[in-house]
Amino acid sequence: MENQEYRPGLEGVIAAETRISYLDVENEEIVVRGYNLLDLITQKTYVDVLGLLIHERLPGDEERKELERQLLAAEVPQAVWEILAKLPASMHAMDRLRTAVSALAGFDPEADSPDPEAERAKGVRLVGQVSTIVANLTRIAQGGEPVLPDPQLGFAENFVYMITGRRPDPAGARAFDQALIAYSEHEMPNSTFTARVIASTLSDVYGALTGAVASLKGPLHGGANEAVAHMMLEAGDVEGLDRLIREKLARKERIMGFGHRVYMRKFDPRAWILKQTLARLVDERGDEEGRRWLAMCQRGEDIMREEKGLYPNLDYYAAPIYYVLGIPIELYTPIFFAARTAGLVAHVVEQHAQNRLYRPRVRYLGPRGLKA
Ligand SMILES: CC(=O)SCCNC(=O)CCNC(=O)[C@H](O)C(C)(C)COP(=O)(O)OP(=O)(O)OC[C@H]1O[C@@H](n2cnc3c(N)ncnc32)[C@H](O)[C@@H]1OP(=O)(O)O
Ligand SMILES: O=C([O-])CC(=O)C(=O)O
Repeated sequence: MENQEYRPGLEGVIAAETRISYLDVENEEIVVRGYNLLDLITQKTYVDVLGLLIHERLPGDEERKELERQLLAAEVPQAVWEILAKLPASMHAMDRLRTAVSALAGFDPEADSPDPEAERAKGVRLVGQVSTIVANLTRIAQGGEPVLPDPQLGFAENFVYMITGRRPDPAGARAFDQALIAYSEHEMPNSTFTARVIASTLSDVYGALTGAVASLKGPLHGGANEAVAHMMLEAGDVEGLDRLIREKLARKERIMGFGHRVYMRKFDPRAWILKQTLARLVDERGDEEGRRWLAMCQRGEDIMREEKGLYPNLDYYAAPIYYVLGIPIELYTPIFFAARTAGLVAHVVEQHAQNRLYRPRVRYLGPRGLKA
């Protein structure tokens, strides 16, 4: 054991064999079940990608309609709304979401079924339920009644409708859909690793996902998208952001939305594509506030490249899209989780199908031989 190499943060360590996704950094490709994620973002819908992740192939037209029907029909039990309504409004939105995901298990008679088909069905249902819960988190905390999906609308359109109470324009719905796809799956981030570690004890999908919510809340992971929005609001304009970032760097603080364990000194391809989505959205809408945010993002990007050699990650360009769509900032990270639910379920199913318990070892640095 003593001679084995220890890699802090398990950097570069291969922790699983998978057929779900792979970051091919050299060729700037995010492979998802054989497809390039960027092609899926530009050419497919989130519902297609959900089918690809959970059922392992892109759905045909009828299959896509059926999947969308299942998503919109996935009801959130009344008791879960009541639990959410009783939680303190001061509780972080991701903590409220974590409680709701955990509670959902109690209303699923098949929660513990290890059958892969039952797990896939649970997965689709969970994406529908989690989206409806996420969209209503702020409303419920403010004492309101949930807005439920409208069967006349598509999945992404519905998600924005449930959040804002208004049907989005086609450009807004498409931008939101693209961000959902961008967030849907990303190989072995901390949250996916967490879910697989939990699943490897043959624990259930709800438990694995509850752990993943907790992981994703952290500002070094999913929590960065809301931190980006707060930084932009604090800065106010391009000059303000310039000052703020330079001050933060002088204090050796991290700038949220930059850097990545795997891409580190390269542009996250998803950020690059969402930057274009944002620019198109702002142009199509003639949105002046959006244009100001885009200009701030560009200045931040330039400073970070010049001063630190660091590039934006997905969270940096998802945040301004959500802001332009009028989404409350506390929902940015929960939306990340809703989108990632599809990828997480795929990983839990795969882990259960080829399971070996995760149980690594340590390099012990403490004392020995003390007398009790
Ligand atoms: C969708 C996602 O979840 S993507 C990740 C979202 N998270 C963020 O945006 C948070 C900000 N980014 C970070 O904190 C980091 O880049 C992480 C956590 C994502 C990756 O970190 P690690 O792989 O552990 O890299 P590590 O923390 O060792 O950083 C390497 C160097 O880059 C610097 N660095 C990395 N990211 C940043 C940043 N955002 N701002 C300033 N400096 C940074 C570190 O200070 C360190 O510098 P040093 O070598 O001079 O000490
Ligand atoms: O891959 C990571 O470490 C984090 C990330 O970008 C994601 O989960 O989308």
